Amino acid sequence: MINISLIICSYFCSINVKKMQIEFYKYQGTGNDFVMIDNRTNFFPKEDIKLIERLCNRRFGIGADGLILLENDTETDFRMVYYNSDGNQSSMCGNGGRCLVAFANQLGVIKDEATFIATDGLHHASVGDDAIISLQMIDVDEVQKKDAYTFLDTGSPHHVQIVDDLEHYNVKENGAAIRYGQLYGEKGSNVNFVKKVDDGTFSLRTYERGVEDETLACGTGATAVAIAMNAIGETDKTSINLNVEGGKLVVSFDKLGDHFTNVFLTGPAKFVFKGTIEI
Ligand SMILES: N[C@@H](CCC[C@H](N)C(=O)O)C(=O)O
Repeated sequence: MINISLIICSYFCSINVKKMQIEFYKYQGTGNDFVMIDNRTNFFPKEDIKLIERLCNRRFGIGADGLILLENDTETDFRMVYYNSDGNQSSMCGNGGRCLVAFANQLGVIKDEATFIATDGLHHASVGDDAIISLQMIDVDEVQKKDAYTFLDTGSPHHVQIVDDLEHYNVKENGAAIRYGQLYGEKGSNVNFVKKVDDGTFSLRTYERGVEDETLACGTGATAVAIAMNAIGETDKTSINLNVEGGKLVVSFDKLGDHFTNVFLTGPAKFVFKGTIEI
């Protein structure tokens, strides 16, 4: 009898031990939304893809396009570790980077200026008035110009294509066809559909790899569109306004031939709410 109660007790105790409270912060940058977790103590189970997917799930979890860990780094203010909402770690996220800078500012890790390391290298950023964050993106040294589209890597891979009737365009269906098509193989690409508004302004809608749907904004996508439009001669401006579904972004750069340096992505990054979730 004693043995049986011991077994039952240890069974339930072990279930209780597995439960864990995670404090999270929710941020959004032009509607591209992220779960932020302060992982400076390294407590987060990073290998648990299913957990990350569940935290990002809009019905069973907190809901977000991605999850970002803020971690310690020995040479910069912090390290950015980015996961898409499918739970997989991925390449650079521009809006996520801007939101992470706002999060670091809220935590007191930085004060209005930041240097941090991400998967694509070193980034500098500054916090302005009204939650506007300006983030330096990687230099772009190669722009593949094809008849129907442009491809470039702005920290993440981006297909950029001008389309008619962007407002009614089926981004999910056409984006998925390109993302999973022969062009980009298993790795895939994010896909941006673009409309020129005027010489200094473009509208875009993005299908995001790893979210596998249209998102309200994509920072590396907006950066790719601005550079691509300049590279193919749609504009000669080097500071370009981008209308995305969730708001407005500005991308500026210096240009030498097809080399783009001092690339900055600027726009709002806002705290939405914080909470605790039991996993
Ligand atoms: N939303 C991001 C892009 C995130 C990465 C992308 N989904 C990928 O896996 O390539 C952004 O703001 O740049």
